[in-house]
Amino acid sequence: MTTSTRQQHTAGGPHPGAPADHAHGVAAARATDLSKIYGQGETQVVALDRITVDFRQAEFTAIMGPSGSGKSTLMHCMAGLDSISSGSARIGDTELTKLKDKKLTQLRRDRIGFIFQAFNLLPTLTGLENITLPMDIAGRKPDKEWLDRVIRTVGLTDRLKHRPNQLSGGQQQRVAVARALASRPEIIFGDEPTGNLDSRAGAEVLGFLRNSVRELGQTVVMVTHDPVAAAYADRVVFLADGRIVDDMAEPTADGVLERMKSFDAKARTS
Ligand SMILES: Nc1ncnc2c1ncn2[C@@H]1O[C@H](COP(=O)(O)OP(=O)(O)OP(=O)(O)O)[C@@H](O)[C@H]1O
Repeated sequence: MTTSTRQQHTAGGPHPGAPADHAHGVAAARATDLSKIYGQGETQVVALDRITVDFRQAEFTAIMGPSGSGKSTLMHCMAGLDSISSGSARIGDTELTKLKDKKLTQLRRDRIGFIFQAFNLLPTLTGLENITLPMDIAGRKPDKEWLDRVIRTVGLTDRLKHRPNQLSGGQQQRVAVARALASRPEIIFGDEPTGNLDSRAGAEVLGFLRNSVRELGQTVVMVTHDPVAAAYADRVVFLADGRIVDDMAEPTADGVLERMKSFDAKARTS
C-alpha cells in the first residue's frame, strides 16, 4: 500500500494513531500490562493477567490458546468492546481507557473492522448494500476505487446484487470480510471468522483475509481454535491462563498443532 492510498481513505486526514507512511513493525494496536478481572470475591476470574503485546501494521496475527485462556476477552478489550481492569489498550496512539462511551463508539465505527463467526448480514439488503452499510450509517462516502478493489480481492464482483440467502456460507462471510475492509479500518478483529464454514469455504475466506494483508496492507487480528486457520497468519500469539506464553512467526499448521499439544500436556500435569 502506498502513502497516498492510506491517506485517501480517511476523510479528515490520517488517523491520529496511523502514521501516513505505513511500515511493517509499527503497532496498529498495543496492550501494555493489560488485566481484565471479571466478578468479585470468590467468583472472581482473572481473564487477562498483565498482557503486553503489539499487533503490527500490515500483519496478520492469530490468537490461539485453550478454551478459557482469554482469547475473546483480549480481542474484545483491544477492540473497545469491553472495559479493562488495569493497564493500557491502544489503537494507534489512542488510549481506549481514556475514551468516554460516545468516543469509543466512534472509534469502533471509524477505525476498527469486525468479522464475527455469525456473518451478521442484513437479509433484506444486497451484498453490495451490506458491504457499504456501516459507511452509509456513518455518513461516509465509499472510495469507489478502493471498494472495487476490495470486491475484486474477495471475489464478489458477480454476486453484488444477491441477497444473503442467495449466497453460500463462504460467500456470505466474504461479504462480511468486504464490509470490514470497505472503510479501510486501521485494524480488523475477527472472532473465529471461519468457525461456521466448511474447510473449503474457510480456506477461501482465510485466503482473502491474507490477501487483504499482503495486497491491501490491512492489519488483521483473528482469534481461532484451528491450527490450519492460524497457519494463514504471519504470526501466532499463544495465550494460556490469561497470559501470553508464546509467539510464533511464520507458523505452519503442524508447528501450531505441536505447540497446542504441549500446552494441553502441561495443563494435564499441572
Ligand atoms: N462476562 C464474563 N463474566 C465472567 N467471566 C467471564 C466473562 N467472560 C469471560 N469470562 C471468563 O474469562 C475467562 C476467559 O474467557 P474467554 O472467553 O476470553 O476465553 P477464550 O480463550 O476466548 O475461550 P473459548 O476458546 O472457549 O472461546 C474464562 O475463564 C471465562 O469463563
